[in-house]
Amino acid sequence: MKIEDYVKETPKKMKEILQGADELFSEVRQQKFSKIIVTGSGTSYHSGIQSLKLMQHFLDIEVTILYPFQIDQETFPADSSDILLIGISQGGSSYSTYKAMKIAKEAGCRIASMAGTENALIDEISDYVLTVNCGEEKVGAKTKGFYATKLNLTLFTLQLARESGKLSLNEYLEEVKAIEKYINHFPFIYEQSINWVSTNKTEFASAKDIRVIGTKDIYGDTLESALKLLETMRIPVTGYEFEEFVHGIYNAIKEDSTIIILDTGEEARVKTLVTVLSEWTKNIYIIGKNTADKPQNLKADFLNHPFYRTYEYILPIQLICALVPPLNGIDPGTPKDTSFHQKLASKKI
Ligand SMILES: O=P(O)(O)OC[C@H]1O[C@](O)(CO)[C@@H](O)[C@@H]1O
Repeated sequence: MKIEDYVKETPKKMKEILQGADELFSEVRQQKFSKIIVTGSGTSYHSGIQSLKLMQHFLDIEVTILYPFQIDQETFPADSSDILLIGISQGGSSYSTYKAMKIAKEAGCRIASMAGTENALIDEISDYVLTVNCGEEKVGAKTKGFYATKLNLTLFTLQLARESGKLSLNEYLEEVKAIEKYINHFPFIYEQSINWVSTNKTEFASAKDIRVIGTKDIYGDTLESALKLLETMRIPVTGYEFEEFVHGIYNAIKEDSTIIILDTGEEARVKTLVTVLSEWTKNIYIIGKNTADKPQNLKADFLNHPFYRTYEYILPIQLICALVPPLNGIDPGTPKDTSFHQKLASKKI
C-alpha cells in the first residue's frame, strides 16, 4: 500500500477507534493521576504536542509533552506514584521511547503505552496497554497513525474526564459527535486537497526548501508538516509557529524559498505577513477556510472546530508527501536506507 492509500483509509480506522473507546480505556479511566507526561519521537511527539491543549482543557491537571531524550532520573525528583507516563511509538519498537518509559517506571510512575501495533515492545513495560487500533502502516512515513494517535489521546482524555465527572455523559457525547462530523467530512477535504496538489505539483516538486508556518492552535500539525515533507521530499524543511517565524526566521526568506501557511483564522496578521513576504518570494501557498481564492491557495471547506481542526489541516500536506516525491524519482513510502534503524540500534527490528 502507498501513503495515499493509508491516508484514504483514515476515516474508517478513526470510526473503529471511536467504537472501541469504552473497552480500550475501561481500566485506565478509573485511575486518578495528578500529572500526565506524554513522550514519543517524531510524529508520535507531534501527536502529543497537538493534543496538549485539549488534554489540559478537559483534565484540569498538569500535562507535559517531552521528547524521550528529555527524560532522566531528574525528571522525577519526588514521589511519582500519581504520575502517568504515556509512551507513544507508532511502530511500537522505538528504543528511545522504551528507555524513557523504563526510567519513569523505575521512578515509580504508572505507565501506559500507545503503539500502532499489538504486542509491541513498548507494551512490555506498561500497566495500561492502550493500542492505537489503526491497523498496519507499512511505510516509513506514517500518516494514518498520526490521526489515530491524536484520536487515541483525545478519547483517553474524554473518557478520563467523563469518569471523574469533569464531563457529563451528554457533554462527552457532544464531543464524540463533533469528532464524527470530521470523520464524515474527511473525503470532501481529501478531494479538495488532491485537486490543489495536482494544480501545484510541478512547483512543489521544484522547491529547494520549504518553511511551514502555522498558528499556535495547530503547532503539533505544523511540526508534523515539516517533518513529513522533509522525510518524503528529502529537502530542507522547517516548521514554525506564526509568532516564532515573525520573531526572526523571516530573515532567511529569498527568491527561491517556498512557504506554506496553515491559516486557521486565529491570527489576524496572516494577510500582512503574506504581503511582506511576497516582496521576496512568489512561492507562497496558503491553506485555509477563508483564504484568497487563487490556484496557489487551498481554500477548503474546513469545519474549523478549535480542537478537531487537527484532523483536516494536515491532510493536504500529507498528500503533497504522497504525490510529489515520485515526480523527482523518490518513493516516499520507502526510507532512504531500509536498514538504517538496525545500523543505529534505534528500533527493535
Ligand atoms: O514508531 P515511532 O517511534 O512512532 O516512529 C515512527 C515515526 O518516525 C518517523 O519516521 C520520523 O519521526 C515518522 O514519520 C514515523 O511516523
